[in-house]
Amino acid sequence: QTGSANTNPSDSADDEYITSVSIGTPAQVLPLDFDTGSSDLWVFSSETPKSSASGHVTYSPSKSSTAKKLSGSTWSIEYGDKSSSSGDVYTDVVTIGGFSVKTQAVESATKVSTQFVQDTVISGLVGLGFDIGNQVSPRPQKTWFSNAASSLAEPLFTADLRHQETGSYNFGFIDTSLAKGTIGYTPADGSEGYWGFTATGYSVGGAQLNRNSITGIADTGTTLLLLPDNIVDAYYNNVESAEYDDSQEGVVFDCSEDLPSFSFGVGGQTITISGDLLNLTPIEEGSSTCFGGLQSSADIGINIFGDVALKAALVVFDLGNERLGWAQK
Ligand SMILES: Cc1c(C=O)c(-c2nnc3c4c(C[n+]5cc6c(C)n(C)c(C)c6c(Cl)n5)n(C)c(C)c4cnn23)c(C)n1C
Repeated sequence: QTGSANTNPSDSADDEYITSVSIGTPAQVLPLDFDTGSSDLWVFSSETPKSSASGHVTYSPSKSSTAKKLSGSTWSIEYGDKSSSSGDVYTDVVTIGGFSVKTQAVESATKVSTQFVQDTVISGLVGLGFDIGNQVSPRPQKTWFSNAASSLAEPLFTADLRHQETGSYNFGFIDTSLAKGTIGYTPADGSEGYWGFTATGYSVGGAQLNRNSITGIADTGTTLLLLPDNIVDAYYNNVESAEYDDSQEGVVFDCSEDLPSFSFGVGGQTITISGDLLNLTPIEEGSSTCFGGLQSSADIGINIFGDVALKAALVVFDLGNERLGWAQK
C-alpha cells in the first residue's frame, strides 16, 4: 500500500507547507504542517480555548464515532522558535494521501502559544520524526508514519517541497521522476528523534565542493537553512550588499542583488540551491531589502537543513534502512 498527498506553501515566503489530513468518522479535514523535526501529531480542537481557536479549523472528537479518549495521557511541546502547545490525547483514524492508520494518537490542544494562534493557515502539526521524540506522557505514542510503515509497500516517505508551487509527500514509494539527479543515500541518526545526517562539504557559486563535513538534520518544519557562522560568512562575502540586521536577527541584502548558489555534498551527490531560492522574501511588504534563506545556526547548537535546502531536492526519509536519500531536482 502507498499514500500520496499534495503540499502547498502557506505564503509568498514559503514559510511553511500545508497538507490536508482527514481525522475521525465522518472525516474532519484539517490543514496541517508536516514536520520531520518533531514526533507529535497535534491539532487545534473543540478543547482549544475559543479565543485561541478563532480562525482555525478544529477537530471535535465528540463528533467522531471512532474517537476514543486515551485517558490519563497528556502532552506538551516546545519548538525551535519557542512556540509551544499542550493538551490531552485521543485515538482516532487518521488518513493522509489515501492511506489510513486506524488507531492514531491525536493530541488535542488545550493550550497554544501566540505564534500558533496567529498562524491561522495551519491547525496543527504532523510529526514525522522518530518515535523516541514523542512528548506524550506517561506512555509516548507512535507517529503516523511509524504506525503506517509496516503496512506500506516500503517503510519510507519522500518530501518534494517546491517554491511557490504544489509539491508532495509520498508514502511507501519513491517517484524518481520528481528528481533530475541520482538519489544519493547517507546514514540517518534517529537517536535524538530527528533525521540527523552528515553532509560532506559545501561550495558557493558552483565552485569545487570543499571537504568540510556538516552534521545537521533534515527538517521540513523549519523554514530556513541554518548553518555555522564560517559557512554563512563565506556565502555572504559574495553578496556585496549583505549585512547583519539586528532587528531582523539575520543577514539582509538588496532584493535586486543576484545571489550566488549554495551547494552541499551528501551521499555522493551534490545538491545545489539556486540563488533565487536563497532570497527568501522582502523584510516587509514592498521593501527593497530582502531576508536571506541561509542564516546562522550558532545560537541553536544544531545545523538545520530546512525548507530552503529541501526545496532543491527530492528527499527520501527511509526508516527501514535508517538512511536519508537526496537527489537534485
Ligand atoms: C531553532 C529554530 C527553529 C527550528 O525549527 C526555527 C523555526 N523555523 N521555522 C519554524 C517553525 C514553523 C514554520 N514557520 C516559520 C515562519 C517564519 C520564519 N515566519 C516569518 C512565519 C510567519 C512562519 C511560520 Cl507561520 N511558520 N512552524 C510552523 C513552527 C511551529 C516552527 C518552529 N520553529 N521554527 C527557528 C526560528 N529557530 C531559531
